[in-house]
Amino acid sequence: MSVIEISSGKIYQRNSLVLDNINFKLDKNEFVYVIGKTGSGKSSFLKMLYGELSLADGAGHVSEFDLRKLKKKQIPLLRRDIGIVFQDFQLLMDRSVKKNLLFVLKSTGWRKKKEMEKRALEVLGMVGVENKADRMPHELSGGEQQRVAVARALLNRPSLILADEPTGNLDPETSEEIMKLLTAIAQEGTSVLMATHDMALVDKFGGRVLRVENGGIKEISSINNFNPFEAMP
Ligand SMILES: Nc1ncnc2c1ncn2[C@@H]1O[C@H](COP(=O)(O)OP(=O)(O)OP(=O)(O)O)[C@@H](O)[C@H]1O
Repeated sequence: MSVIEISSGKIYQRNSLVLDNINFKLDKNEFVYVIGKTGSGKSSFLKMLYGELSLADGAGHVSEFDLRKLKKKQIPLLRRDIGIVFQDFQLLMDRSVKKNLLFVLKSTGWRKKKEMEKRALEVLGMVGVENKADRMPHELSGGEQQRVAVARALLNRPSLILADEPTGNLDPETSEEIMKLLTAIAQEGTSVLMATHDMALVDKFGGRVLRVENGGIKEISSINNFNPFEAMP
């Protein structure tokens, strides 16, 4: 089964139609960019996929969740199966990196201290910042904070990562590091959908590209000139 499949979907913001006739499919291991001008509806598309906006027509699923039948009480379960990464990292600044991760584990139902600790260090290791576990977020660079945010997204072994402008606050070199990390994650089985303004990154890394414009979503290319095995952190 595909990780995401939407057919003839519509998305509204309040009463206005933002996106119409959405048809999109994402399989395991795929990495897809969502590009488009400011206000075109990229964030609205991602929000629909994590249950913040409804899929107003047609049919669609994310993982095993039917987006047309999604009940409020299922949203936390859907979000456990999706890792979300934002432009501004959104770490809790009043506690250490490890405590940020333990907080998420606790609020998603983990109870055993030793297992929580082990998983927190494991995901930090996956993104190459295990040595920062006891630091406060403000002691980390932007790139390191975004790595922690990616680690947080990976905690519950999601089938999908939704990244909304994850490199928007990073310099070009650090942006590339985060891209390599996300591409490697996709290669290991977690699909990635990434909204971005940064066409230089899209050109450099290649892959499927969806363009949001004129109230619709169109697939514009499928390039693959990037070897993720050279990109492991
Ligand atoms: N909470 C809201 N209430 C009403 N309209 C909204 C709301 N959020 C966004 N919109 C409108 O929906 C449309 C799509 O916005 P969206 O944030 O999805 O665009 P975007 O492509 O992600 O833009 P950006 O690149 O600036 O983040 C815009 O016309 C916007 O004004």
